[in-house]
Amino acid sequence: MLRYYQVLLYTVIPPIALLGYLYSPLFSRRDGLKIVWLALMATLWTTPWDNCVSLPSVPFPFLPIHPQAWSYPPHSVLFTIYHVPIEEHAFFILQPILLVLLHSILTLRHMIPLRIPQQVKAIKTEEMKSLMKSRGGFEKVQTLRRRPLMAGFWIALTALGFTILFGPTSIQAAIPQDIAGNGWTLNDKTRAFYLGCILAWISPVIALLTYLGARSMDLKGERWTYVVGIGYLWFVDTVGIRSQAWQISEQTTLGINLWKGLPIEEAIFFVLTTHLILLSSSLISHLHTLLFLAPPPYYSSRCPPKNPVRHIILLSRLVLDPPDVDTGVLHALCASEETLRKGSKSFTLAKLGWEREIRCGLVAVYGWCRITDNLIDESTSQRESQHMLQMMKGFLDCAYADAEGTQSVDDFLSNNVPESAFPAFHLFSRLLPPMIPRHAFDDLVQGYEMDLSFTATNDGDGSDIVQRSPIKTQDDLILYADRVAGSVADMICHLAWAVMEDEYGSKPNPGRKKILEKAREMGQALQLVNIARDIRTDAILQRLYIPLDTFDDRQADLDALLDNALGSPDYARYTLPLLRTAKKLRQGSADDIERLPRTARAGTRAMVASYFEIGKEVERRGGRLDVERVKVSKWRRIGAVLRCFWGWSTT
Ligand SMILES: CC(C)=CCC/C(C)=C/C=C/C(C)=C/C=C/C(C)=C/C=C/C=C(C)/C=C/C=C(C)/C=C/C=C(\C)CCC=C(C)C
Repeated sequence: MLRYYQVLLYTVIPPIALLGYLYSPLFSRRDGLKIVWLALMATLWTTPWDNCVSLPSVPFPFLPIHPQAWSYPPHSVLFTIYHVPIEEHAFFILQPILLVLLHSILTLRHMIPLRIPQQVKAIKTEEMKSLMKSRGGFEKVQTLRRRPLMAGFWIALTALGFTILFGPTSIQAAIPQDIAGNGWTLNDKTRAFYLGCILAWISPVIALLTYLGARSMDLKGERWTYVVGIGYLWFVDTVGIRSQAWQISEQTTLGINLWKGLPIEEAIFFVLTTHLILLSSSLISHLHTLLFLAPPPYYSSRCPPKNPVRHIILLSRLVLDPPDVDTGVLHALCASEETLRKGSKSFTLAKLGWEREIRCGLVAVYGWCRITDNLIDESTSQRESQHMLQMMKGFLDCAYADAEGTQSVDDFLSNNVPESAFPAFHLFSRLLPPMIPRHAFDDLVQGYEMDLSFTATNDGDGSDIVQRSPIKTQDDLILYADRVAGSVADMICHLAWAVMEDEYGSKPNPGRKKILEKAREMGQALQLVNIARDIRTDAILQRLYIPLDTFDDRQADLDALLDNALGSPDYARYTLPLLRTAKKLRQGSADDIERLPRTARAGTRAMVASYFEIGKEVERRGGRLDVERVKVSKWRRIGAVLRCFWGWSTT
């Protein structure tokens, strides 16, 4: 025999603690609100009902019958509030916590927590630009469509519940008799009492949520949440009943058991409560995504209010009048995520460590950085590269222009941006300017400019690389690394603040200045690792990022590196000092990751760790570089990410 609190202590608290720990790096204000709201709703909605169904032999209000659906042996409970044990009140709250955590973890990999509408899927990425030109923009789509038919189904179940409770005996007589072969007849009105109570109690709330457009089975992870969540709650209930922590009345149940200790009503009860909680959880996630993708005119920030009451009011307004989403933005977001999945292993792995809304912004940032880098790399002449640089600057002018800007960003996109780069530029223009200040992107473009100096008059003999190279000193190297990678770290910080902290827009903040400095140093460190790994391949392209003034015998070093196809220079002389500097920069800034908003820390730590594995691998090989570019296995990256995810290790 177990007492009620022991059942909770042994079966419900441990999985909550485990899931809570696993999800802790990503647990944000948005999740907190979900739990508070659901715990409140569960208590308000369930307490009166629970008191009624467990009333001991007091006439059931308004009912000709006074059955008791379940009861508690006197030894089992600590104390009751009216008729409901305190442990049961705790259970109302623990069940939503358990399910919300499970839902959050199992749907973590879905960056957009909603079903992508057909109109968005129908767009072809390579035709986005012509589509926008021909239609003068992308159509808007409502992702939170009302579902009156499905709501009607739940209203019908509500009606069935009330009919079972209050209806004429003839309706009950229509149900086949002796279903379970155990001798009861449904003419005995009380046998369906518990089932009727469940349907009448929970179906109206499900009807409301369904009408509002909530859906909770569209994502693969959601379907798993049902299987695992319901299965586990059935197990808890079986433990409770078999150990006599609570008892189900035989007079008020149909007598059908799924297995010993799990009456069919109990099974249905946990299926329906799970469904209700998952509908609410996915609806609230959907609303947060809408706030990020299409903030309504009355609330321009992407960051929900810190005050929970204002947060709830905002979500209520959103659910009553959900904003339409630009189909182009949604499509470009999906396309960018897919491109990055194929192109960047570190990012793909690490992005799971950022809260969902930060992740959407990061996909937009990374997508733009990658595509602009490709535009420069794939240019066939110096002129074309310069043209691309001017195009990027022009784009930034338009995207960040105030109301009096000379050219609209849409005109610019239609007339100047190449077809292949259009989705990333379009996404940028719609999402990033209000969140990330322009200077970080300007820095990146200046980094590209530095890169272009290498190819200014590239005749391949190395003779003029000394004049062309923008990296003559260690300071030049750090400046370059800062522009191409420190700038990205800067963007990530601003994004995290915009999504998590800047409810009223960002204001000058001296504390942030220090964090930005350190973040940029971390970006520089990552770039140095990159440079060390790619010395060989870059030299083939006549690019040399090692400061010229660090060479002992400059001509001999240049010959050795640039002519690497002929021999195998001693790369360790160049890679190891770079990696040492990278490590020093990392050590100096790793602690400052902990000063970012909480839900941006794990992803940042994970990305750094995954990237630094490359540096460790070069070190492990004694600094040597082979013809094959140094690669790190997926499992090794995963190991590094896992060590950093919960902050067990920062290096
Ligand atoms: C098992 C049985 C039955 C018997 C034996 C004894 C026992 C163990 C008992 C137990 C019990 C329990 C656990 C219970 C539970 C319950 C629950 C969980 C309930 C729940 C409920 C919930 C609800 C009502 C919810 C609702 C929700 C809503 C309404 C939502 C909405 C939303 C929206 C509108 C959106 C927006 C947002 C905001 C505003 C925030």
